[in-house]
Amino acid sequence: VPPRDYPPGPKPVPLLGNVRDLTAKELWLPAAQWAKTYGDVVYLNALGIGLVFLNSPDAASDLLDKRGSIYSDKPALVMAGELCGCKNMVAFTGYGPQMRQQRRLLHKAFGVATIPSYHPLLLSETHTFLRRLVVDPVDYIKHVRRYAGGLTLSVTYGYQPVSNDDQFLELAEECVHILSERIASGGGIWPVDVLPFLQHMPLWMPGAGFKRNAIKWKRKMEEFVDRPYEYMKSSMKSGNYKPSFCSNLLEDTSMQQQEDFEFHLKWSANSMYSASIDTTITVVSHFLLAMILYPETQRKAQAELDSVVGTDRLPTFEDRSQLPYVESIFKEVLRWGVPVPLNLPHRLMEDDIYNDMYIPKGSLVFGNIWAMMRNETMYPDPDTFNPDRFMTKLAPELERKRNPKNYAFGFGRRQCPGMNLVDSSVWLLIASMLATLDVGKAVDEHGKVVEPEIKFENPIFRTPNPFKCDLRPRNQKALSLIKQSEILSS
Ligand code: HEM
Repeated sequence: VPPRDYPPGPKPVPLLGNVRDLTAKELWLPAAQWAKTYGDVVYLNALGIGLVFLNSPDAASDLLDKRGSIYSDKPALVMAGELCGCKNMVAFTGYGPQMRQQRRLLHKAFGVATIPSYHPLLLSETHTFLRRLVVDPVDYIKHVRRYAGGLTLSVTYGYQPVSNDDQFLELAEECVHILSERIASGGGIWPVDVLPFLQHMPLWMPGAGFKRNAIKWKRKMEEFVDRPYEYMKSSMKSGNYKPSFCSNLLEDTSMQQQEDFEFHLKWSANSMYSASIDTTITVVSHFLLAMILYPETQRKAQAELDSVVGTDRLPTFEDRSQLPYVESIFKEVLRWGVPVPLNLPHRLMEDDIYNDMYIPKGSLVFGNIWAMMRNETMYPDPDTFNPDRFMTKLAPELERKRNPKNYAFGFGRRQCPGMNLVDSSVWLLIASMLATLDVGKAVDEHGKVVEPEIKFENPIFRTPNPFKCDLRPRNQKALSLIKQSEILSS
């Protein structure tokens, strides 16, 4: 076999490789530039670890989908996985029986067929969210967080938070923060991941701060896994409980036979929580931003809702098929916002050859969703938020290829197990907000319009920092619909 070259990419320097190329806060921006310069597959290395960026839907599908049996592993991270105890969370588990069992449980809960059973809950959580929002619209992120957290606690454990400072919401909040801002900051790679012997440093040694932190964080993570689960079990014992992901599976006797069933159940349940908060906040923030910056799309969607749903009731799932413009807004929010721009890395388990290029075993492979969603041929004028781009009917194959929902949730055997739920929950949230609220730029105390300040600081999610906006009921009638929804959902 003739020797193959690595895929092209920016020139590395000795020893460090491309470490300096990888320090950008919004790494997807330089990664999109590399895609333009070097093509569909780009290769870099950081301290000897290969990093592969797949920049087109075809490359991502050829490798992450079609060769899923070798492209679905996760890096074994010493810090996040071992020391902080996250190795049993679904997003961190290596490719093997544990991952398959946990994903099977998640699929049972969130497969397409089960989603309608969540519709009543989605309606009542969405209406509750609207009621909180109209009372206190300034701190809207707080309400989105409470909505996403409350929905997940409800679906997973049958637990209904009692207030914004609810014990489980607060615990979850703290843990999600530790996970995304501390443990996974910098891509989740710590010196101890590159030099594993560091884990044997004694705790008292200078430089062992990471170990002392890890002990603290691990304790919190375990509390986060155990406490809501114990709550759910004791309420099942008392007979007074709401059916949930956990209770349904615990009552399913065929499940009990599986090895370590409760262990996997507990960790899969927890994985949903960590995975749903930042992502939901990101998507809703991009929706609000788009509505502020493109008011004409908002008016157009409101006109569609008024003519299909009318103004005497709130939208429901039965209306969905008749609301193509709202649907296009949802797609465009996922495309324009790109909530997880570089996907989560998959680890390649064997040496591989693709289009005559050599990709070494152990490489971390990134689906470059950002580059795909900003592709000028597929989406002309890609930086502009333009739902109309999805309004023309295309042949089914092209339709599927252009649909951002097929990319925003990742690829292959690791694709987001929550995507069917999100497809319903976020759609309803968007439709309900459009039907009842006007979203606009904030106005300061001198009557001056405040332009939203848009900054991205999270290395994994493209979450805009909270920006000011003006959220208010469209009119008196919309306000009374929101208020009356309490009676309907109770
Ligand atoms: C709100 C929008 C959401 C977006 C945009 C999103 C996106 C993603 C992406 C891009 C991945 C990585 C897929 C890959 O590695 O190829 C992922 C993984 C995951 N998501 Fe989501 N997600 C969302 C919400 C949710 C929700 C609500 C849940 C749970 C109910 C969830 C559960 C998970 C889990 C458990 C994983 C890890 C899967 C694995 O590694 O096998 N996500 N998500």
